[in-house]
Amino acid sequence: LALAATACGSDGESGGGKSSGELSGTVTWWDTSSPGSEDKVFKKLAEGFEKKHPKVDVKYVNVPFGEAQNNFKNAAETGDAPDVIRSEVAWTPDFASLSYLAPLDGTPALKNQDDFLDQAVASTKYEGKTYAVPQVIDSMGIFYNKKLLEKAGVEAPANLDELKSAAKKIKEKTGKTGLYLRGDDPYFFLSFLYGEGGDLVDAGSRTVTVDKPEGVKAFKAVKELVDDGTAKTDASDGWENMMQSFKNGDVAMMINGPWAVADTLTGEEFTDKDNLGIAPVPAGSAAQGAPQGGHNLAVYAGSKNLDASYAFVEYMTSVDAQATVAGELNLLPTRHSAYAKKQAVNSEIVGFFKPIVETAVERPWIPEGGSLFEPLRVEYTKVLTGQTTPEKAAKATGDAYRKLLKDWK
Ligand SMILES: C[C@H]1O[C@H](O[C@H]2[C@H](O)[C@@H](O)[C@@H](O[C@H]3[C@H](O)[C@@H](O)[C@@H](O[C@H]4[C@H](O)[C@@H](O)[C@@H](O)O[C@@H]4CO)O[C@@H]3CO)O[C@@H]2CO)[C@H](O)[C@H](O)[C@@H]1N[C@H]1C[C@@H](CO)[C@H](O)[C@@H](O)[C@@H]1O
Repeated sequence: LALAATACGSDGESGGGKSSGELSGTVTWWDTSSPGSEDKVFKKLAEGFEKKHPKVDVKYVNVPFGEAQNNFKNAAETGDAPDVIRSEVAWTPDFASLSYLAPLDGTPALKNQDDFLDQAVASTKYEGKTYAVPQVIDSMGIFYNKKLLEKAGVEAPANLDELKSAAKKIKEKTGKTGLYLRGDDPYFFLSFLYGEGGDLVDAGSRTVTVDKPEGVKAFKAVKELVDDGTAKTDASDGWENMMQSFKNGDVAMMINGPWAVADTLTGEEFTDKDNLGIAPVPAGSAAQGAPQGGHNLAVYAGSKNLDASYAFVEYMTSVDAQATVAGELNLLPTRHSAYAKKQAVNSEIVGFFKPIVETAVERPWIPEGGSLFEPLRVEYTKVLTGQTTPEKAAKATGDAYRKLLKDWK
């Protein structure tokens, strides 16, 4: 151990050193998990890493999801980005294309690569190299308040017609609104777009597809849900309003993902957690499908403590870490082996979302992938608040995409 200690180099800052000696120094980690519900579990996991490597100090920083992408880019520009970042699936190709991430192939960060789900690995690859390690994968389902649906004598809706008729009965029998449809985040529009047989783009043929007839039909479908009273929505503060309305029983259903479960179960309607039901998102007129989301852990290319950062990423994405996160937060593992662990097996939510994730609609993991959401958000919100027509919204979004994606059709 003495030998290892000297081999670590004098300044603790640089940490690890090149030898196989004990890891040391600081690893700064920007975590974007939800404060007050998810962050506690991830922070505790990071403390477990410090116990295993007493000479490493993990500086845990919780960064709001909406700010982390730009904050990381700005910090990487000035050379003081965190050693490790929780990189959302669409941010990863973006950061990699800017050379902000350390390639991980052949490093200790990547253990048993073939244990990861193919869909989860897809967003970590860029130009043939691996730039992150999958931490959680997710998709969306329809959350429902069993008591309210029972009172109205309806089942979870399998398609938009059933959604509308269920909402009508719920309104008649309970006075509550059927669905909360988040209007300030277009990710919550995607399952309706897929339901009409549409998509934002087709990366294979480098074609913008959001302004094809299927896209117009999808904008019409969501507009109708709001206009006929099936759904309520807001142009801003959508997350808070959706979660509050569902947690206190003002709405009977919401479309959401596993990351919302921990917070949902703190709601007065779900003190008995069996009152929460989850079903596949309703089908549209042509298809049924939900988007793939999730988060990876990536190492900053300019990190001064690569060895400890690699080891930290490996630890935080290990089968045991993923089993803990599945058990405590009902989040979906990205390792096949984690689904066999008892914490995952005992999570009803994980069991429910697993087939949904396996059939989730793949997204294009291109650097511009994340940038498709801002122009879509502007038009989607305007459709839901009656400020534009479905036809105009589809066209405006398509035009914005063709400016963003040079020489795409
Ligand atoms: C607009 C944004 O569009 C896209 O984001 C998509 C995203 O790609 C989709 O996958 C989807 O993400 C799922 C997610 O997969 C799902 O897991 C969950 O995440 C949970 C966590 O689970 C939970 O732990 C906690 O963290 O909380 C998370 C959030 O709840 O839910 C997410 C959906 O919310 O939807 C995102 C869109 O929301 C871009 O990527 C940018 O983010 C962009 N924002 C930038 C825009 C810049 C200016 O243009 C501005 O200057 C910049 O500062 C802004 O950053």
